[in-house]
Amino acid sequence: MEDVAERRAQIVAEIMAATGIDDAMIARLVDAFYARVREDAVLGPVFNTHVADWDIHLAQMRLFWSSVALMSGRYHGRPMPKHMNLPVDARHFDHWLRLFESVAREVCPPAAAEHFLERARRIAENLEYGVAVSNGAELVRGERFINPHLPSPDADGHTAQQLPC
Ligand code: HEM
Repeated sequence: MEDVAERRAQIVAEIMAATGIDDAMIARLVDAFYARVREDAVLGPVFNTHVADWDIHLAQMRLFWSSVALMSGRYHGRPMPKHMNLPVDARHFDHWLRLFESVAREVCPPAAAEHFLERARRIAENLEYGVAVSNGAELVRGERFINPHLPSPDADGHTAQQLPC
């Protein structure tokens, strides 16, 4: 048991040394990102309708990013069910990723920003797939999920990027 904890601590320390990511950077990123999300015309209404307590959400998101970015094992939630019934599709996920990239590049040094972005893109792809399945869509590999029942969320005319096969 101690071996597992020691090994985990070693992995966390290695990632911290390679990327410069630590708890303080994760907190700055999470707080800055969700401050932008709450004011965002596309994402703000979705989050403000579904997040009952922002302090709890931010605390969970810091633990989530600690687990994802540092492999710390500190997050024990299940993100997929929380997204499956949200009124979102590929356009919202692309918008989320553009906002996350812009904040990550503002708040983090380049190696850390890349580390977060690589993981965010992979998780967003999985969440989008889960949302598609829960809406009864059958996607072929690389296909994005567009929900025809949702109004186009972007006033700036962005369309969803096709994923590489
Ligand atoms: C279309 C984009 C997204 C929207 C609109 C969205 C919205 C939300 C909302 C409203 C919640 C709270 C749900 C609740 O507490 O019942 C939530 C939770 C969560 N989101 Fe997202 N999300 C999006 C994308 C992402 C992405 C790309 C990630 C990860 C990279 C992510 C990670 C999480 C996690 C981990 C939770 C659960 C936190 C917990 O355990 O309480 N979300 N999201």
